[in-house]
Amino acid sequence: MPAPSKFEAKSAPRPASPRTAAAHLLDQILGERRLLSELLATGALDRLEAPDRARAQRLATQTLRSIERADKILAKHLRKPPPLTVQNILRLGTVELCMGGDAHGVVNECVNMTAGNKRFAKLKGLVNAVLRKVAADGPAEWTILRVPHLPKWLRAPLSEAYGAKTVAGFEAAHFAGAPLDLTPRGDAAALAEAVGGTLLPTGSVRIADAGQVSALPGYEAGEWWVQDAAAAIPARVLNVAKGETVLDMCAAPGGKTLQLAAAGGEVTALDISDARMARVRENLGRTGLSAALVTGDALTHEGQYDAILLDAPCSATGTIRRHPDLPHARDGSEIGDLIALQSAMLDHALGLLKPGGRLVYCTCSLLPDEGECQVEEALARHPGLTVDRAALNLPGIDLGWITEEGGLRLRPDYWAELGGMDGFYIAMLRI
Ligand SMILES: C[S@@+](CC[C@H](N)C(=O)[O-])C[C@H]1O[C@@H](n2cnc3c(N)ncnc32)[C@H](O)[C@@H]1O
Repeated sequence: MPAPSKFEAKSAPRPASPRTAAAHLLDQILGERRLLSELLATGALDRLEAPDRARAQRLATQTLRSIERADKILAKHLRKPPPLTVQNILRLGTVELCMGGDAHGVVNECVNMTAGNKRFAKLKGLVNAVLRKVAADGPAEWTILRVPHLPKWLRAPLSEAYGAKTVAGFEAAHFAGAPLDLTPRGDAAALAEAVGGTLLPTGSVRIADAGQVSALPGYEAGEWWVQDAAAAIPARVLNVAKGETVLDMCAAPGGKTLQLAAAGGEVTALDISDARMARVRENLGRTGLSAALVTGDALTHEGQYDAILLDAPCSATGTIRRHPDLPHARDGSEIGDLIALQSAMLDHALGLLKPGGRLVYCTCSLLPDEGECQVEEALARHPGLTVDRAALNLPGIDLGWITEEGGLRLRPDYWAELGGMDGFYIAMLRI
């Protein structure tokens, strides 16, 4: 047998089941503050078959959305919190039991998972006793518990910006999770019919219960790509004409690059991450669209463009419906640096526009510091810079969503009856 490469990851024990894998994900997210997307990108579930991978991910995300409820129910049956690994097995079991899981199967496997862990095997009796009690009275209690709150680091600034009632609406949207949205390459109504989805007012197609994405019609042919309806709006606002030179300044994984290329732009897609740029390449390959790919730093990139899309790195607090790990894996300490990076990128990007050029600045953040305030401050720093409100006058855009300085504030509680949307901030700037 060849010697293992020194670059291979330390061999992780093969997860025996989706539940074991889900519990392991929870340990890393809650114990090591890792993001689920990072764990998946580094192969955390690669040892499972596709349906088991999907199940493990679903179990972990549903537990993350409901930790507050699970802990409340568990607290009644525990004198003190057990070690994190055992606590996560209990949380996973509690959420499954309270959401209609088969009591016998769930309790048995959680007990076996504990027994199989050398350090904590002695706690298998506790897990058995606690989960049996949860199976008996948890489901009734579950339904009367409040919608889980965001952690303080995020709840406090959001409440200050939007008020407590609106933040409760965000939390309800986060708890409900997100459907799958597709951006069509061609005719949106035809795509909605082909995939059995709903055509949204802004032109995206929504599927309530999608199953395996790559099995949907038109995937192989690249007739659509997965992109939240809110995330599809910035490129529509930029409204690129055929042949215009466009810089997609923070491009990976490339949803907006595909839109700009599909509109006929001469697109340069720039991103600092080689690994993430590989995703842009894959997406272009599947859809047969083209863009020049540049791996590099937006702050030192040179060139002159008719139009720029700056989808700046941010707290991603608008995407919690789809990434319920984020509030648990982050604590807000990185936001100051992100704000400084966003304004430096915006200043540099404005210098790359041809005279009369236009730039869309956007972030998938709910924090005004990463949206409205960035534009207000850019206007103060750059005499002659203007905000183009008329660019926001697009199908499906409610004019009530336009902010004082002329940007568009999208929120997870909007379109509640349709299944919500990601939080985003979008503004079109002209020099
Ligand atoms: C919000 S994501 C972009 C999402 C992308 N526009 C899309 O629609 O798929 C931000 C991206 O900025 C990239 N990034 C971070 N710092 C950068 C820098 N200094 N220069 C260029 N890209 C950077 C990250 O690698 C990340 O891919």
